[in-house]
Amino acid sequence: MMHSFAARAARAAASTKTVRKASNVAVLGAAGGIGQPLSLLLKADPLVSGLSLYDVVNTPGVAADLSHCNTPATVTGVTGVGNAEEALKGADVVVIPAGVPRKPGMTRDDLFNTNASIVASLAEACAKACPNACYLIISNPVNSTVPIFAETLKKHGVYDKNKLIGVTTLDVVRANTFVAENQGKDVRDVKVDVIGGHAGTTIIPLLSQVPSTSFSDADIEALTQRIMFGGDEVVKAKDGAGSATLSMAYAGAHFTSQLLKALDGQSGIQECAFVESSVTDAPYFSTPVTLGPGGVSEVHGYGTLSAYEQDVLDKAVPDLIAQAEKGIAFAAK
Ligand SMILES: NC(=O)C1=CN([C@@H]2O[C@H](COP(=O)(O)OP(=O)(O)OC[C@H]3O[C@@H](n4cnc5c(N)ncnc54)[C@H](O)[C@@H]3O)[C@@H](O)[C@H]2O)C=CC1
Ligand SMILES: O=C([O-])CC(=O)C(=O)O
Repeated sequence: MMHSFAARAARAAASTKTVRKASNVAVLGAAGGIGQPLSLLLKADPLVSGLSLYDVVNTPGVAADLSHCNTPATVTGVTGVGNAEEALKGADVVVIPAGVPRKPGMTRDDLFNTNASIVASLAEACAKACPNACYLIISNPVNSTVPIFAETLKKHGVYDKNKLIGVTTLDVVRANTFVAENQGKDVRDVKVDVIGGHAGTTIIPLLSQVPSTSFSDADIEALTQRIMFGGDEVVKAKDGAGSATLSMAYAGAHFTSQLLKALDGQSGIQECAFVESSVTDAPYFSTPVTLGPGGVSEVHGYGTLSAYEQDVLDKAVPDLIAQAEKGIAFAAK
């Protein structure tokens, strides 16, 4: 039996003790390695009233399974190639981990040929079914898939730069973890800003700005390299079985939850995110952004950099420009 997002949301809102703005979240790629644990975490989020799952395979089983969790969010599942629009109607936020992951020896850019068309087709469906939603892009290569998504929305006349976000939260999650280990701190007290993009040397942790820390030059070099190539560490350990899924689900659920709080009216919520930006010459760039009722409400700069960070940034910007241009050229075809 089909239920509209609105009817389900009203039921869920009525059944919660504190009435809040109903938020419908759709996950595209919901049956995948990231999609399943991400959907589980979203099912447990009190700000999610409707959870709509879409994948080209296996969605009914994931939806049935999750729907038994006794949390207020109602769950529906849609499966099959070309059926995304059905899952997207009424969505306020769409989280997108659809696409193939890396195997050892591959760069994220090696995923471009497969994932570019998946992302373009999903952007097309979003433009038609939920043109006012916020879109959170996880599919790699993020440095190119975000521009592809933007260009596709532009073709349909529904692009809003404040509502399209590349999720780089996993870089922050890793940076917090590795810095806490290095400094012998409680990880809950560590907050590292990571700017740039989401691929290798475009990932730039701002270690010089982390309060109450002291790093040797060797520490800075080693930590920066580990944060830049944290994804490769997981790809290698999984040995052909894919890339980070659980930590990405954790990071994606954290970012989605922060966005939902901002959409619900909470102020002062800031996260690093890969968005349209004029902070550097790159058209899309990750810096801290403030989230508000309309998505991104302010894109912040990156403050004062160390000479080391400035050097890394100077090298990353041309790569970010090229990777964005590659996405834009693909979408123009
Ligand atoms: N932004 C980030 O920090 C991170 C991004 N990723 C990326 O996330 C993506 C997904 O990774 P995994 O979940 O591990 O892969 P996976 O292969 O386990 O799952 C991907 C899912 O997408 C589905 N899918 C494929 N085409 C689709 C379409 N047209 N519509 C809807 N669903 C479709 C597949 O059926 C599959 O269930 C990869 O591109 C990976 O590189 C992974 C980790 C971190
Ligand atoms: O490394 C990969 O391919 C997946 C990813 O983006 C990450 O783990 O940061």
